[in-house]
Amino acid sequence: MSGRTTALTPPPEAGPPVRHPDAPAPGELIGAHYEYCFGCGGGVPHGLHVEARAGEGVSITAEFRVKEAHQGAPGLAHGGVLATALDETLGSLGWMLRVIAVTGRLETDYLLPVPVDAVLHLRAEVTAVHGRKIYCTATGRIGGPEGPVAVHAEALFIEVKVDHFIENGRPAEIQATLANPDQVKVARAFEVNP
Ligand SMILES: CCCCCCCCCC(=O)SCCNC(=O)CCNC(=O)[C@H](O)C(C)(C)COP(=O)(O)OP(=O)(O)OC[C@H]1O[C@@H](n2cnc3c(N)ncnc32)[C@H](O)[C@@H]1OP(=O)(O)O
Repeated sequence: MSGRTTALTPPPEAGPPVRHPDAPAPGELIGAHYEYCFGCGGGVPHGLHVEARAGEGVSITAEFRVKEAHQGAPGLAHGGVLATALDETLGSLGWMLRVIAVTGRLETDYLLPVPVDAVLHLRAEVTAVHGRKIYCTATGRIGGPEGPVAVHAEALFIEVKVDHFIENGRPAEIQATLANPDQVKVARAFEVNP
């Protein structure tokens, strides 16, 4: 790499990520954050159904099996679907910091084609935090957790409050979600990040 500076390069004053004391234990399965999330929700038949687990430090591991509905070229995963799998895994890092964050920027390198039926073994980690900005990377490997890297991403997530979703989401889905006290309780708890 050339050492070029982009929006994905943490500034010198950025700090190291700190695993929240209430983060899920390494290996613990992290359930879907929303049933109708295209990345992780069980209520989306053609969704990715990414299954994420807490990792060591401020990291996440996840698996995604490529299905027929995810093709771009014949028999191969669509690049946008692979970016979604990376994005979803990166989004789960909020559990380790106990903050809610959304993707601001996602830069993806495609290194190997990923066939239908392959399992993408994903790993994401936070590299630095600066204010609301969370710098992170993710890789997706095929053939096993130690297999060759097929996709790689550098990303910048931006911390937001629950109000981000309440103010911007479609009213029908927002009202249905707010009617679920468990969902609201979890989301609000993330806003307090001692
Ligand atoms: C309940 C849990 C939900 C979890 C969902 C996870 C799902 C998986 C992840 C996703 O797919 S999230 C969906 C895709 N992303 C979005 O829809 C985000 C759309 N963008 C926005 O809503 C706003 O642009 C955003 C909240 C990201 C930022 O707007 P703000 O007004 O809050 O922030 P602001 O513009 O003041 O920027 C704050 C800082 O971030 C920087 N920044 C913001 N957007 C950036 C960007 N795109 N690239 C680089 N830097 C960015 C900005 O320069 C600034 O840096 P400084 O503090 O140093 O000045």
